[in-house]
Amino acid sequence: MAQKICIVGTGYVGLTTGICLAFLGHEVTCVDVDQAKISALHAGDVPIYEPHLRELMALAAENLSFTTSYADGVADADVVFIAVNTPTAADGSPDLRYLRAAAQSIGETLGDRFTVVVNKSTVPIGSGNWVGAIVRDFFEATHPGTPGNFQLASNPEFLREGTAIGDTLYADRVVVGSDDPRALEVLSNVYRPILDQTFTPPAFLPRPENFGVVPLVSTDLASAELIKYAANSFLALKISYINEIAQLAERVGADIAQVALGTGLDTRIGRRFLGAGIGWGGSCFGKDTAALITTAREYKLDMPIVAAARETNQRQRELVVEKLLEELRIIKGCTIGILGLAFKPDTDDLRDAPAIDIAQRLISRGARVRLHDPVAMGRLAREFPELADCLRDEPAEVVTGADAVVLATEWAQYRQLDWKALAPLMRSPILLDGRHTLDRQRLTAAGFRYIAVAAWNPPR
Ligand SMILES: NC(=O)C1=CN([C@@H]2O[C@H](COP(=O)(O)OP(=O)(O)OC[C@H]3O[C@@H](n4cnc5c(N)ncnc54)[C@H](O)[C@@H]3O)[C@@H](O)[C@H]2O)C=CC1
Ligand SMILES: O=C(O)[C@H]1O[C@H](OP(=O)(O)OP(=O)(O)OC[C@H]2O[C@@H](n3ccc(=O)[nH]c3=O)[C@H](O)[C@@H]2O)[C@H](O)[C@@H](O)[C@@H]1O
Repeated sequence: MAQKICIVGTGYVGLTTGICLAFLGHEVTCVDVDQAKISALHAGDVPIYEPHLRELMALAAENLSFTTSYADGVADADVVFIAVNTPTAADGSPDLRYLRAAAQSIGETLGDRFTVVVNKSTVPIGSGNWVGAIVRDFFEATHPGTPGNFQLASNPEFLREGTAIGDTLYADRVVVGSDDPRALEVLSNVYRPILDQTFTPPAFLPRPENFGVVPLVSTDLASAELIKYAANSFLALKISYINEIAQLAERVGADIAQVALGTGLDTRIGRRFLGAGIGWGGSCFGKDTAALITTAREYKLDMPIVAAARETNQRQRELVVEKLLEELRIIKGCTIGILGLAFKPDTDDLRDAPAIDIAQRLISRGARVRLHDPVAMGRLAREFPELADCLRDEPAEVVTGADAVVLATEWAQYRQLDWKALAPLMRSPILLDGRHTLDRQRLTAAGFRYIAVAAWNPPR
């Protein structure tokens, strides 16, 4: 049954969720404090780069509205999802100021019908109760004498940027947590079309073959909150583990791609997230592993495995500099190109992108750096103005006259480049593949000295 839904925060998670739920037939109002974003959405523009989101928004248009007014979205909603950003504060703990502000505004604008207020943002364990208390305080302050008619729930999000719609419509699972059975019932109804796969898939994103129903994990508030951190930290440590093995593979002359394949085909281990290279970036793995460690510390617990995964990830970035030093001897004065800036392909997100970190490390050593990305360059110029002069419109401009090129993000378009034509343009044709994504033989035949991070590299 269609429900009235309000989404607070229209970023990667809020916008994708809002559009998908509207596509499934719910009546969705998206609220954001950023007037520019709301104006863009009114004009039919999607303010982030996410494949197919604009097309799905057009399909869902009659069920979707966008506003900066909480009253318009919250007052008669059955469900209010909070999807605001929860970045890391200086001490490693999550910065909850946006969450607090959202909870206050929801409390002030809730109506009298039963509403489930849902944390979709990744929030520290215990935040559900904290948000509930804020909503209640502000509801009571603005509605004296009226008892609040709402319940709190947690509904952690597992989508990945770049594949956000598929991850939502064809999810591995849906997790909902609440200490109130009625709230759990409402949420399971919201997700019913996904759980039972009763919707007609959009033409541009067919249902994967043999895709069955989606399991629902219905649990208490604290368990749902911990599931999110446990999942992200496990994925992060899986990547760090293969990167650690890759270091050993390099020393013993083993091929890490084969090692990952032979290991991952064991279904208990699984092949995914065993891609060795310069390590993870993005807004969540770093933030969520830090938050897990901080929360555990509050309970006098150490998380040595998670802490080690973070250290390994930092080391992978420094390895790029070490590899270039091995090749070039002196980096100062060299020109180094970086292809790929977003933290992964198919997104324009630059949060904790390894490429930016690597560019800054190289610049601090005196290198001249040139940068290219298929979609994230406008964003880089806005968010890192100090690097704007390094941007080049075409990969060929990055490569021309360079002493080395680093492939930092495995965009498909880089695999399709005419590398044979690019090699002669370089001062020295060294290509450092940070993602193990190009074919060594093809690149060598094209005239490159092809090296990879943490992989066996032939001696010079
Ligand atoms: N980006 C991702 O792939 C995933 C993110 N998450 C979690 O979801 C949450 C949101 O992440 P993103 O969507 O990436 O963030 P984002 O930064 O892309 O979007 C957050 C949005 O919230 C808005 N906002 C901030 N304060 C507000 C307020 N008081 N009222 C209304 N709107 C407000 C901002 O203007 C922005 O549009 C975070 O907790 C994140 O950890 C979870 C899974 C995946
Ligand atoms: O909480 C979140 O924000 C999300 O974080 C990740 O999603 P995302 O960060 O969008 O992207 P991933 O595909 O997980 O990639 C993260 C980073 O790990 C790197 N990675 C990934 C896989 C791999 O094998 N090796 C590897 O280095 C990617 O290049 C990227 O920098 C999780 O995969 C999502 O389930 C989760 O919802």
